[in-house]
Amino acid sequence: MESWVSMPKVELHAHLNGSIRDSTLLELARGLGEKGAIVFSEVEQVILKRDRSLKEVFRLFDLIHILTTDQSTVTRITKEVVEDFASENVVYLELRTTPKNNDSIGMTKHSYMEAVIKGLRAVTTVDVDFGCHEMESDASDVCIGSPRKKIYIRLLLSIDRRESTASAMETVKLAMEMKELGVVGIDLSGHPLVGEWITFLPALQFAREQGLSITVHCGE
Ligand SMILES: CNc1ncnc2c1ncn2[C@@H]1O[C@H](COP(=O)(O)O)[C@@H](O)[C@H]1O
Repeated sequence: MESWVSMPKVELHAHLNGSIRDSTLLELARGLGEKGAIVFSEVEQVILKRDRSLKEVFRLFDLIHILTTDQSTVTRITKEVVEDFASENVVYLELRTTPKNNDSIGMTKHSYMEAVIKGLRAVTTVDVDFGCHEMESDASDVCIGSPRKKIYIRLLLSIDRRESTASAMETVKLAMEMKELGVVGIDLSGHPLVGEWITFLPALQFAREQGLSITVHCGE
């Protein structure tokens, strides 16, 4: 087991909101429970349950999004997720996440992604290279004579199968704007029984034309 942890690894399929520490989810749920927004004991059971069906997995994601979709929490979970992968010696991480609007707190897809980038910049346990040159410095590669650990991160923006054609297109345009910040592709994900492929075709075709890579979930 020890040798698996120390082995350098490449992680190509991590969903940001699917990679959060249980301890963080429970802390966030406890906070919302104290405000009376949720019943903590019910949510705790859902978070700690193992061996979930597909239906239960997507119910959990809806719950996680209630707990995490504000700017400061998105920044926090991004930082923690990167630090957790780095602690397992992941050296290259493709992190995918669905940019979200949340009118009630003034969150746009753009500000959601700004919060993600802020989380990448906030990582302290390892040097982060996300293709943003201002981050790179010769000095950061060496710390008191020994090389600092480094993790390379590239981002994929996900389109949820519940979205409309216009919303999917907005995500692709955002990915184009963020190419200099390590965004390399578009992911189509979400509940496999929801939506129609045709809804997303214009956005995926546009992404291809713009040189973005594409990955799609199907039939899991
Ligand atoms: C069975 N495997 C899967 N199949 C399809 N979509 C999945 C998935 N696992 C995760 N997601 C997608 O990722 C979102 C959570 O992360 P983000 O909010 O984007 O960071 C889920 O809501 C779902 O849309």
